[in-house]
Formats: sequence, structure tokens, C-alpha cells
Amino acid sequence: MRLSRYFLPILREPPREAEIVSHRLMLRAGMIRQESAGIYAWLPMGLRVLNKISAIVREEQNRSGAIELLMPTIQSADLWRESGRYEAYGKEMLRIEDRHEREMLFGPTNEEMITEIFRAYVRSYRDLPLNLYHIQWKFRDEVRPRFGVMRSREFLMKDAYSFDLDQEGARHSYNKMFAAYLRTFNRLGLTAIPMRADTGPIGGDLSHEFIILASTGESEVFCDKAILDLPVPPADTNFDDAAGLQAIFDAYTTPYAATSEMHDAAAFAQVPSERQVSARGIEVGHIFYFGTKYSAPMKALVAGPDGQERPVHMGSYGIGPSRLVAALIEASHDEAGIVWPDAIAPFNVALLSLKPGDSAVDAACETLYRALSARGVDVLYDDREERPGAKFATADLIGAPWQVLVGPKSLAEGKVELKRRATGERTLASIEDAVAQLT
Ligand SMILES: Nc1ncnc2c1ncn2[C@@H]1O[C@H](COS(=O)(=O)NC(=O)[C@@H](N)CS)[C@@H](O)[C@H]1O
Repeated sequence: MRLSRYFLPILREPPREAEIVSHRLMLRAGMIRQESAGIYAWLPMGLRVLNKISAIVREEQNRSGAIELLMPTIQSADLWRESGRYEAYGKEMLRIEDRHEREMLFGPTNEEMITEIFRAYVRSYRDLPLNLYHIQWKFRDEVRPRFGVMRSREFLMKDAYSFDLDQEGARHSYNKMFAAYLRTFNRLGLTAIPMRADTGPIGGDLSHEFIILASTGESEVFCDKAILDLPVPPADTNFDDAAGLQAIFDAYTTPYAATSEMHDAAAFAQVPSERQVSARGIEVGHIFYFGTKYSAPMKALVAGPDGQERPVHMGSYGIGPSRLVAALIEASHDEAGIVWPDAIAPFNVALLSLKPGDSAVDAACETLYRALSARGVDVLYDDREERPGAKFATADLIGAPWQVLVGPKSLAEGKVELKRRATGERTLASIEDAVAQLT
């Protein structure tokens, strides 16, 4: 992408309204724009990151055997009356009336709707286990949306829902998602700690939040440092191996880890003091087992091997891709701006022409731009008529993992300069070597 033809509304001044660094940087780097309280437009560069995060979430859901579909954002109130949550959900629910005066709502979550879809088609235990998921916009009328997209009113969520014949099967489904979440956050360059959690309006009696440690996190967390050294389930994890997945769950839930709601100070005191971690964290995922809470009232029944009909055992599993954009910045930035992990960087390379109009520099930039793009590298080519200093500042702000600086002096020696954003390390290389190194 040539920056002179892109749409990247960088802000010169840090925005006053932003209280945390990710909100400040996302506004300054032209990633989002607030349209109303807690409701944002995702500008081109922010959307690139959001889509890359969603792609990794999708890959790991699919690897675990979950099947993607897409449910609507607008739901019927009658559906929520069946589960009894329509009144109970409270003021966070955005209630709408259509032109025929039908009561509708903007979905804050989809347990009722997925249960309705399931019961319409599935009657036999032979069709189980089943995990259906989507990545869809939600609306929760938060009384005090804040911190930009970290706690917004409209936000993107991956929500998966599992269906099993009994609690034992549901436990296996829960553990599949548990392992998939560990893999997902690891691939995003994050260390997410699973913590016993409260079940809240979703319900049920088994729930874990996945928290990443960040000083501006809203959650207060306490954990045994040992949890941070545990291995992440490998790409060839056998998701049909219930015992293997239970072992992963046990390994990650034996060391002490809890949010303040579930904190047991006496138990925490048993952790050797040098391993006690108390910090602030950001909840980036939350998984629940809630048995027949929705399938019983909504009559989502299957016939078991004995021919007896029974309500299915369910769980739901959420990840917040839009919150993750902000969480990643909280976890990875410096005083110059964002430092994107390679896996989800909006552009892998920022190519900076330090003297536009100089024929040798222009030619070298064109060669690099075409060669890298041809190899599938996402390049943002800063071809603007701007001083080098302004280009350095923009590249550092938007956080591409690599910068390639093309200037007349080094070019005269057949070299361009590579800078690794995260470390600041600089090396000189020929154009060919630079292309090889960045591919
Ligand atoms: N207001 C919000 N802004 C941004 N992300 C949010 C917001 N509320 C929740 N999330 C994200 O969505 C994830 C799941 O939300 S949740 O309420 O915990 N779980 C559910 O809604 C269940 N239906 C799981 S499918 C959270 O872990 C968080 O990452």
C-alpha cells in the first residue's frame, strides 16, 4: 500500500479524552474513530488488525472441531422470553421496536438463538458432540463505556456454543475450548492465564476467564507464577483425546489463579512468596459450562442411546477480537508508539523513502515494494513528500515490526537499512538480502 494513496488519518496531538495508552495510540495511529459513546468506526488500519486477529481465532476454533456459521445481530424478544432472560438481562440490553411494533433487540450474546437453531435440526445423540460458533458484532448498553474499544457498547465477539448428551461429554467440549484458547492467545503473542471466574448473567457453575497481565487492566488477578511456564498445547493436539485435554486443563488449573471476585487469600498464602503474582489484567476470553440452563426451558432435546429424550448439556465460549486489538497494544508498546507482534501486524514492513524524487531512491523503493508484495509481505510504502523525521515518527507510531529505510547515502554503497521496531536494532543489507530477510 502506498501511503500517499492510503487513508491513514494520523493525529498530530495526543487526544485528550483517552485515559489509557491503547485508546490514545489507536486514535493517534488512525485506527478507530468514535461515532457515539462506546461506538466506533474501524478505520482501514484498525480493521486490518481486527481481521488478522479474527483469522487466528477462526483457525484455532476450526482446529478444535468447532464449525463456523453466522447469526444475525438483531434478535426477537420472544426468543429471550423462552429462556426467561428477556427481563432478567436488564438495562444493558438494547431493545428495539420494528415498524410492525414487534419487540426486537440487538443481541448482547447468542445462547438463545443458537439453541433455537440446534433444536430445529438435531434430535439424536448421534449428531453430538457439536460446537457451533460465529464472529459477530454484539451490543451491550454499558452504563459507562470507556477506554476506547476495551469496554465499548458495540463490539466484536467470537462466541462458540457446545452441545453434548451429558455432563461428561460437555466437560470434553469445555476442555477442547480451553486448549484452543491457550493456543489462540499464544499465537497472538499474549500470555493468557485461565482463572476460575464468576458465571454472571450467562449462568452455569463452571467458568474460566482468560486474563492477560497489563497494568491498565480492569481485573485484579492473583496467581502462582508457575502457571506462566506451562507449555502451550501444540498444533497437533489431539482434540478427540478427552484424557489428554483433561490433563492440560488440570495442569493449568492446579496452580493458584483467581480474579478478585473468586480470590481465596488463605489458599494464595500457600503459594511460595517468590511465586506469588498479584497484578492487573484484561479479560480477553471467558468460557462457561451451564448444562441444561437453556436447553431445558427451550426444549432442545435429543434421544439418547436408550431412546429417552433429554435436554442437551451446553457451554458457551467467548473471545473479544475488538478488545484484543486494545489489549495487544497495552501489552506491547513503547514511548514512540505501538509495537505489533508479527502475527497480527497491520503491515509487516514500513518502507520509508528518505528522499522522494531522488531517482536512485525511487527506483530502489519500487523494486523493494514490488518484490516484497509479490512474496505476500504486507508493505506500507511511505512515499509522501515529508521530512525523514516525520516518516520515522509515523513508522514508530503505527508499529510495523520491520522498517526499511532507503536513503541516498547508504544506497550509494548498494545498501538499505533494516530496523526491527521492537528492539530498535539496525542492520545494513543489499536489496536482495533485505527481501530475503523480510520474506
Ligand atoms: N463491552 C465490551 N467491549 C469489548 N469486549 C467485550 C465487552 N464485553 C465482553 N467483551 C469480550 O467478549 C468476551 C466474552 O464476553 S462474555 O460476556 O464474557 N461471554 C459471553 O458473552 C458468552 N456468551 C460467551 S459466548 C469477553 O471475554 C471480552 O473479551
